[in-house]
Amino acid sequence: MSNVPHLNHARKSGDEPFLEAKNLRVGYGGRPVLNDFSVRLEHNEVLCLIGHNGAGKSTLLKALFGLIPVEQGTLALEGRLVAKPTPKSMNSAGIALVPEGRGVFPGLTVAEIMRLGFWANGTPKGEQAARLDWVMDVLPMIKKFYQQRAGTLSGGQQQMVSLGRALLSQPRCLLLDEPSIGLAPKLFQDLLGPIRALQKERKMSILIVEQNVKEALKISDRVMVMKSGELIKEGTPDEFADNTQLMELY
Ligand SMILES: Nc1ncnc2c1ncn2[C@@H]1O[C@H](COP(=O)(O)OP(=O)(O)OP(=O)(O)O)[C@@H](O)[C@H]1O
Repeated sequence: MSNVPHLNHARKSGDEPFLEAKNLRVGYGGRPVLNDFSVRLEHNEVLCLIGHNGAGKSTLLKALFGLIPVEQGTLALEGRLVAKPTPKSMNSAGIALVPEGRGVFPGLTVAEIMRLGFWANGTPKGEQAARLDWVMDVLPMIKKFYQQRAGTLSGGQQQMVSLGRALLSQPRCLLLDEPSIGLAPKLFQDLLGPIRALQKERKMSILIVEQNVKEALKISDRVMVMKSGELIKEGTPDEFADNTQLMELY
């Protein structure tokens, strides 16, 4: 396991990562949460980010998706610099964020939430039916409660809807913020299964922030640990399988 922030993967030269952030400075009201923070997400990789509450994990995901401004540093997608990331530009580039807390509107039916999703990501009308069919193939359980209001659904069902909405843009990269929150362990496993299957099939890149480390590690290729805005450890899931190792970090 490495204590330094960069794990040097054996990569072919010219083989750019899907996403690379270098020396990021990001914060709120002039106070940095991340300072000189660098991270790389490879093609066809699930990277799990763990760490204490308040370590800056959600802040990182939001910055990578353009929801909060990057004050310093660079962000590149497949080797190309992104001058000013915005949610719209990042979504067009193939990235989707599934925020913490699901973010579904309780008064809307699942069908309405999906229509809103199409509107938000600008999917042409002619493509919408095929995309919806595809999402239903990936997450078939959604069909069962498609006409129900989101507020009447269980936590796990709402999480499915949130993921389904993110998939409407057929992203190449998912940023998942604590998908296990409020879910029983079995429901979380039910959610992770389709995510990993989809990732493998489409060779997607996934950055998952998760407190349920045990389950998240099962679907991860690489693990990073954050503390107070800094990367303190990096390794493979096997290297973190030992619980005592994790306890030392927390
Ligand atoms: N909108 C905001 N305005 C001001 N400060 C914020 C805001 N959002 C987060 N912070 C602060 O930034 C720091 C990092 O928060 P962040 O949510 O990124 O941590 P986290 O690692 O995702 O934690 P958790 O596991 O609790 O979600 C915390 O000190 C938090 O209080």
